[in-house]
Amino acid sequence: IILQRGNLMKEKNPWHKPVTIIITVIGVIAIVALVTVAVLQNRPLPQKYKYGIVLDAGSSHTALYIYEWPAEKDNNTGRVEQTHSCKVKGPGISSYASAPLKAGESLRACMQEAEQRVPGKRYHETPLYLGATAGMRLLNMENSSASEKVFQAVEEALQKFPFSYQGARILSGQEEGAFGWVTVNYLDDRLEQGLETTGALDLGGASTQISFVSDNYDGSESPSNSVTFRLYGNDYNLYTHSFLCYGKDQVLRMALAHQTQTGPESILDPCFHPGYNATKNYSILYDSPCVSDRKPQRAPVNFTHVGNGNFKQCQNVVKSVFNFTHCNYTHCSFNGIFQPLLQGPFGAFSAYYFVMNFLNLSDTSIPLETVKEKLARYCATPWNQIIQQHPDIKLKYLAEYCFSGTYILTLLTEGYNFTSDSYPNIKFIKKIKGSDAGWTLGYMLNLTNMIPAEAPDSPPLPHAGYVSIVTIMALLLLILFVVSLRPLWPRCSKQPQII
Ligand SMILES: Nc1ccn([C@@H]2O[C@H](COP(=O)(O)OP(=O)(O)O)[C@@H](O)[C@H]2O)c(=O)n1
Ligand SMILES: [Ca+2]
Repeated sequence: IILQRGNLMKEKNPWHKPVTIIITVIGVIAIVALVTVAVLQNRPLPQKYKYGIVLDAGSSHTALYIYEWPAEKDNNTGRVEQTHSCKVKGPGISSYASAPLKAGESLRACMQEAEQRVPGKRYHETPLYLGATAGMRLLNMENSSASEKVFQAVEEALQKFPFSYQGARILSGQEEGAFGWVTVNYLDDRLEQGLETTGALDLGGASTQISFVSDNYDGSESPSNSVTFRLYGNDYNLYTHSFLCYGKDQVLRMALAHQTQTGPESILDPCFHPGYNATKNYSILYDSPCVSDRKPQRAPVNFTHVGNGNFKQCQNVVKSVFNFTHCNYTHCSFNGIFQPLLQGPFGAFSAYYFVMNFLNLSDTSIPLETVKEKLARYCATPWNQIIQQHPDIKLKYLAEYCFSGTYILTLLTEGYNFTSDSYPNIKFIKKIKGSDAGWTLGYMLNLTNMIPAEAPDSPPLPHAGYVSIVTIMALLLLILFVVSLRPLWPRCSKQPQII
């Protein structure tokens, strides 16, 4: 017998009922609309940027940095990034003491570059700062009216540009050290996340800075070395010290002065390569407050500077510029300056990086003893061979790397007390995530109040999380909706059954 269920097959399909169709269409539209709104509403708007400009007037040269950050986040955690840098041609502004107007003129080319890099409609709200460091500190000590004239000339030149000029001033050594530390830790995202911080080692031409947080330093011992910050809801008690005259160019003068103290017309210098031979002027050598008191009584006009390339002897010469005889604190670095026990990782930038990178010694996983051996071999290399190997480097700079490398290792180990064990904690760095390590970014962040003292309130979910959850919920609703219409589903039509 063949039974047919033709009557059922002929029943009208409930999905074709107008009400069901309308409900389904509305449901689908509602869900699509929900997801679209969630995605669009929370999508970051097309970025508008704000800008800030900082001029770093160092002892050896001036550099201009342009920073950029999303406009709607300037008092928040939005990343501030360096978008451009420009190296001013010529020496540092302190070298223009006898022709101050030229100090202003020298900045023009980089300022014109800045005009091209910053969109015109942002000019008037773009702060422009100039900070001078140890070169101007020394000039100010030596001849304060000359330093004022240099600042006047620089101000006049900068005010001619359409930016929002915020002033030119000399940073204190403490500020220079502390802002370098802020820069390094800001760029590493350590402040916002409250992570262990990185110490900062900055080596300039005329001063050097060391800044770090140490558990056994609360600022009570030697309060002048203490800087406290409250950043993103965390308190930091920073140890910082700036050694004026201990930048590599001034130490070279001090080392030469030490060797020429008895006034010989020729000195044999272990920090210069064998075969190096140059005639230098005594008065230029002593033309700095770092060495002026050491000038020999009856110095000849010139002296002959001859190299013999001996690392061990060079270390002894360099050590002679440090004073280790007195310490009125629990621990000292040198010259009777307090320093708590070293702690944590360190980033070493500016001349630390330039010198160690040139010498191929910036990898601190190489044991300290090996680094010293390599440097000793480099120092002992004859001068003419060095020149041949580096035909494109100015001789003045090329001649000084043996000295500078020796100074860096001596400063780190004898001066700051890094050991073979703690040496690998140092990283020689130039940039972090595209921004130069140095005091300028920290200085601008501070002056524009861009690092909040308290952690900002943030939505409980990040954007991606929010969109995902809304999408998943919408899909679940869709499934629920379809399942809820189950009674209306067409029943499966079956093949005729044979009984
Ligand atoms: N490419 C470069 C740039 C700078 N430097 C050195 O880095 C140091 C920068 O010092 P600076 O001009 O910032 O001086 P300070 O005012 O910080 O003491 C100078 O000794 C320069 O000669 C270098 O060795 N290689
Ligand atoms: Ca510097």
